[in-house]
Amino acid sequence: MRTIDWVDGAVELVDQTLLPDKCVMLRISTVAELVAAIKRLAVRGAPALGVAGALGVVLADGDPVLLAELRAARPTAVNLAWGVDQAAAHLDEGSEAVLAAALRVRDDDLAACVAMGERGADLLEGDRLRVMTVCNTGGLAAVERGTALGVVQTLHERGRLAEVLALETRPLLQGARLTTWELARMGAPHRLIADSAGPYLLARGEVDAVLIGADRIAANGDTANKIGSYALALGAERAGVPFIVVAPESTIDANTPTGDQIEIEDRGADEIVSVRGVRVAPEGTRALNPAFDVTPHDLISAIVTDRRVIRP
Ligand SMILES: CSC[C@@H](O)[C@@H](O)C(=O)COP(=O)(O)O
Repeated sequence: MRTIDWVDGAVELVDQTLLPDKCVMLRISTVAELVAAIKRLAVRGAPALGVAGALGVVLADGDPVLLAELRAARPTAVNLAWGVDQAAAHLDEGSEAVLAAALRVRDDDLAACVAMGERGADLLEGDRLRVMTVCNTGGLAAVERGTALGVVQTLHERGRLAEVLALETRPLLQGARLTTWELARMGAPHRLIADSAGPYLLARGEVDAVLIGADRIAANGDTANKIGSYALALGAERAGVPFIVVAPESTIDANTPTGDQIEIEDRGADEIVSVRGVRVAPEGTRALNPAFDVTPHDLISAIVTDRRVIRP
């Protein structure tokens, strides 16, 4: 199954807000619908956002206002703006060339995820690996196969995966809802943990490697990823466990010198005071909701891309 694709003149994507209860495909034929889907996280994850951005240019039909709205739909994952730019660079050549460029972004993601999976699995030592991960970095965050979870999938296919400990990933529960769903479909052993249990389980010696994705990697290696990644990096450093970022080259942003310049999306109070639409805090409670954090490069053991291994 492809998470996002171009089918008969429109964008088709899995509505991830409905998983794991229902797997529903959305058919999207306007930029306004696509921007709304991106903002409510029906489509999410940096590589999938890159493909959404590129395919959205086909829907925008050269309208600069629509292109700007699409580019800015979410600020942290550089892949969204990158994907828009990849397709928009061909606007002068006509709609066929724009579509071809957008489909190349999709196809490159398919190949990049296979390459990252193999490179990441080759890098890790050990036969029965216990891996910790946060958010969802699987096929749902890309086109077909994921980044950090793509490495997990390759390890599993090679018979080298003992277990995945998946953080539930409040507030929107991408780990609890999406990563568990994908691991179950893979037949990979896994247990779900509360976000706050991550650093303690690292300290208790229950993890051989932390594998995470990235939304933007600054030129110096500082990495923005789902909120909670930094706590895992600190815990991994203290426990002497490798902390590995897995992301395509398109997530590296040479125009952002360090993590300090990465814009971190704040998604507002509602997602914190409620869980899946049920209020859990007293009415009127104020909240703070940074969707991502930045892990400084010196806490990162390696960055695995589709082309290389970087040791920041
Ligand atoms: C391969 S996905 C890499 C990142 O995009 C992922 O770890 C993440 O933080 C996704 O956040 P989300 O808010 O669900 O889009």
